[in-house]
Amino acid sequence: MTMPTIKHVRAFTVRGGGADYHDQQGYHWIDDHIATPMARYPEYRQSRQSFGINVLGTLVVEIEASDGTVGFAVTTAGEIGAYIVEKHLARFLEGRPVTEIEKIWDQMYFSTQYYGRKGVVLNTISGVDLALWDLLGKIRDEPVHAMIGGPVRDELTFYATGARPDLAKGLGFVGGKLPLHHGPAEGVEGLKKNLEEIAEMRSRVGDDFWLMLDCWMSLDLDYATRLAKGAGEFGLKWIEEALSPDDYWGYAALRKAVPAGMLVTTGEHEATRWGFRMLLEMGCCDIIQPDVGWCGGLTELIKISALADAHGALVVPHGSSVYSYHFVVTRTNSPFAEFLMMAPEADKVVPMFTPLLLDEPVPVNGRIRTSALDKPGFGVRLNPDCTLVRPYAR
Ligand SMILES: C[C@H](O)[C@H](O)CC(=O)C(=O)O
Ligand SMILES: [Mg+2]
Repeated sequence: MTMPTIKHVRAFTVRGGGADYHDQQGYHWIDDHIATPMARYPEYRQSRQSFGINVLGTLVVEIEASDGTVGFAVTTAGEIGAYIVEKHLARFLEGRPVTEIEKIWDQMYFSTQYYGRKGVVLNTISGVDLALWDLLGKIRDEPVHAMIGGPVRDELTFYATGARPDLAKGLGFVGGKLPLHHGPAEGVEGLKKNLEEIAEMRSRVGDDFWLMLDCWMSLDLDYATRLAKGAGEFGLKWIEEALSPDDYWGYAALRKAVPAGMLVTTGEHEATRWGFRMLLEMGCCDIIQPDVGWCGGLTELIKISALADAHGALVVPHGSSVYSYHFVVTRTNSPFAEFLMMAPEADKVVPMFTPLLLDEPVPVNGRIRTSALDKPGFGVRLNPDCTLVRPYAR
């Protein structure tokens, strides 16, 4: 079979949910007084949108092959990402065989290294990489999971992230991850309120349901240690992203300080094999949580995951919807997956990247059958009702 070449790369932006799931309007639990590093400033404490958590918006990368097939992917990178794709990265794709995924990744990473390495540039590279995998899957008429080794299980099992683990239990999830609401600047009062919320949730969900806490980079080592020790009696399964992603030393110390049986997790704001090598070699955490749309894409996640496996660490990707599902189903060291509750009250299951994707599978009774992923590429379509803008059309 002669493989088509890449004819054209296009980058679009779109507002309102999608891959930038913090870009919500109206009341939403995800923007209701959640502890953040900016919560030290009272004026930015109540809403994350107030300090700009949703400024980027969603980037859609579309890649068209010479046979007319179109692959696409979405990530959080908005207009900056669109600029990088059209003005910089497209040159490494157009005219190349659609199979050159590894070489294209290498060229995207090293050509942007002087201004990239992490953050929005890696989100953007991830988006291009995922769009390439989607394109190749469509050309080969295979799901992405089949191209990276094939499934190791018949179904995916999910925990839910949201304000209502008690409702998530009723919906069939294996666990619930609460956002932390009060940061160190809210003092002992805030710490008490945090512990009361965990205690209350534990009493609602019973002893056996997994309960986790997401701290979204908001704490210092002292506060995180006191919180973890206080939460020990409520059987917290893990404490997530307690510290700044740059504080590898703090994470290593926290891991030694938490009560026996409590896991330390982090990595959703980390990128590339080199970033995760720091986390793994410094003994920062028990579970790494790369976001497939931010860590460098699927091509990089495969390397990160192999490294984690050799260190005896689990890989439970952050969010990332179908991009995570196609990966998790192929790896024994990714035994379960995250589902972010995007309903404003966290009371029902809606697709994670709603409203942008069509055919996005959702957990039913906390599970997705592997057979639901058996469609070419990542198996999703763009919703034509969402308005795409192409700011840097060539
Ligand atoms: C709930 C968290 O603050 C954040 O919005 C999502 C996240 O970190 C996670 O799903 O993990
Ligand atoms: Mg998190």
